[in-house]
Amino acid sequence: MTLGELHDAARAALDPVHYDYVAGGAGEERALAANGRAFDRYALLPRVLRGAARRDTAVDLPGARRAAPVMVAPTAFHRLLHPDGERATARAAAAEGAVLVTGVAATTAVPAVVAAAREAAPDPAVWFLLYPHPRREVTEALVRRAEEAGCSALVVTADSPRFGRRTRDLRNGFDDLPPGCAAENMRDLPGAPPGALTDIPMHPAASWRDFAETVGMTSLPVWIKGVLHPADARLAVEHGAAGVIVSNHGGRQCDTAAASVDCLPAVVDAVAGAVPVVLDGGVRRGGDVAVALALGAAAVGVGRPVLWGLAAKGAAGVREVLRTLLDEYDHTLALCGGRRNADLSADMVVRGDAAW
Ligand SMILES: Cc1cc2nc3c(=O)[nH]c(=O)nc-3n(C[C@H](O)[C@H](O)[C@H](O)COP(=O)(O)O)c2cc1C
Ligand SMILES: O=C(O)C(=O)c1ccccc1
Repeated sequence: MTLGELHDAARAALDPVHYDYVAGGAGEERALAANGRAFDRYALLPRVLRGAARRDTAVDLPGARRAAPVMVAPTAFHRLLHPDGERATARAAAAEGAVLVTGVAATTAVPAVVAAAREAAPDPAVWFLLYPHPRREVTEALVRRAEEAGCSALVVTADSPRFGRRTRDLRNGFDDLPPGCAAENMRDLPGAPPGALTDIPMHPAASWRDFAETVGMTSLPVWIKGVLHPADARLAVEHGAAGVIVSNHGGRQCDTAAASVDCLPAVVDAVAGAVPVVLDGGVRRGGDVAVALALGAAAVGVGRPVLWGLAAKGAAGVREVLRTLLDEYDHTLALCGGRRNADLSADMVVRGDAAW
């Protein structure tokens, strides 16, 4: 199935309220729409007569060796979408060599997620996402849970001092998770028991000091997610980030935020090679992966397409999504005369009006 067909199958399979939770964004869904439109405005200038019969598209990142250039972005509540939940996503990602970012909003505890990934590959990369928490001891407990489970990196989401205003969820009155579906990694920690959308506490006063404190708690690499401004990318490097994820959270936080791919070149310039940069938001085809890598991303993350694959067909659907994007990307790289990702460069990308 194409990604579009998997999306249709997921829509048909899901409770419309849960479909809206995944599909929707904040406010008028401007930032969500901007992500897709932005990719529609970029086009490639392929280089000719310089290709190779075989291409190597693997990437080395802090927390992942020889990974696929497409990773599974952190998304909440996989058991809302399929009974196999995060175990299915983990098996599929590991089988495709893709990093899986699990975390505080997972409906499967992190040891079981890592175990599922290890069923599919000997040395899978599972990263753990957390939000800055108002209580240091909760952050510390989450960091230990991730370390003990065998995660190879942490990701701190920095774009959510408050939960976004999700218009569809407010209209649908979607707040409580169904029975059997809870934020398992938050169990037995101080605060509300897990079970509702908003049970993952956000920290409106979180600062760079808090970020640096988390970096100091662990020897794992710590990525920062949700950076759009180049000045913040520089601050992230100064405060010990191992990598920067350029993201507007799939249009689910600040609805007037710019499209993430439009922010990528300035962030790449700002970090000046000090740490790798990953892009997420609106990646829907192999050509989008190629544009992001040409503009300086080391890899991309995908959110919703993975969830559509999961809802439609469980682990097999997630594999199909990742395989499709990776095959399309490899094909595009071949057509651009590339043998490795670094053969794509910013001079091979043009941006115009939506005329392509
Ligand atoms: C249903 C859903 C849940 C998400 N949950 C989280 C989360 O808990 N933490 C986080 O940092 N990002 C979360 N995201 C954002 C994704 O990590 C990613 O930034 C975004 O989905 C990328 O855009 P895309 O869906 O267009 O690929 C979520 C996205 C979706 C669609
Ligand atoms: O839905 C989201 O985008 C999200 O980031 C989130 C955060 C915490 C709990 C659930 C979802």
